[in-house]
Amino acid sequence: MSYVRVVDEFKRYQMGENTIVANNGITFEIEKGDFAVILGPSGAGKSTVLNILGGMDTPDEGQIWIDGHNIAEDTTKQLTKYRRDDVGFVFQFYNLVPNLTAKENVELATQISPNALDVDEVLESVGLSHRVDNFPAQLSGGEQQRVAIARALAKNPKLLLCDEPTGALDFETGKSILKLLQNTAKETGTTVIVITHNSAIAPMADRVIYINDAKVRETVLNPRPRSVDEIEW
Ligand SMILES: Nc1ncnc2c1ncn2[C@@H]1O[C@H](COP(=O)(O)OP(=O)(O)OP(=O)(O)O)[C@@H](O)[C@H]1O
Repeated sequence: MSYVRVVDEFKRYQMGENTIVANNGITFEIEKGDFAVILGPSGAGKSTVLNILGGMDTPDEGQIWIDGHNIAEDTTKQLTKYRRDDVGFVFQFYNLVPNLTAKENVELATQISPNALDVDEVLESVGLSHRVDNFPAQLSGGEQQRVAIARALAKNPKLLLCDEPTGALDFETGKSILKLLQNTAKETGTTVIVITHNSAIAPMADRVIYINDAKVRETVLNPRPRSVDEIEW
């Protein structure tokens, strides 16, 4: 069985008398260590999928298998543990704690995690050993995103979930962040899932899941993903 397997997942939101079907029978699989991209236009249902994969939301129907366990059947308490122990999140706007240094931001995550990695080593792996004592406001956008990635990775998560991680960055900085995410999957075997509307990112992924209008339209496997250096947008 694949490491991540979403089977016939539905999510509906009630807005007054209207029902919005955000995910309409979503099915896909992702292998361990994949750098996977979920691609689709605004409103397609990508964030809903990511929130469900991350245990921040629950599906109305369907199965969400992560490493052999169906989290759709988890209790609230089990989901809290899953979010804390097994999932690293990276957001578009970094979401760092402003009055903590880079290192302290990462330490904060490791304090709640039973599988935590060495904080200095993780900061070094994202290229930030020289900036550990700086506060977020003293760092560039790309550096702040590296801290956010280090914070997520320091938990040694099963899944690294990234919501438009380059959305607030310029082209070159965005590419360096994607390269870091691609290398992370390749070198550490962490399963990395990025959601984006930027189709230029597709060729660098092992697997691309195209979502439109609440459904998976296509899944494409890249036997030879392109290096981030070769990508232009
Ligand atoms: N909490 C909510 N309550 C009501 N409707 C919601 C909620 N969350 C999402 N939706 C609706 O579900 C649909 C899918 O939204 P979702 O955020 O998953 O799309 P998306 O592909 O991530 O879009 P974007 O790229 O703009 O973030 C949209 O029509 C959205 O308005």
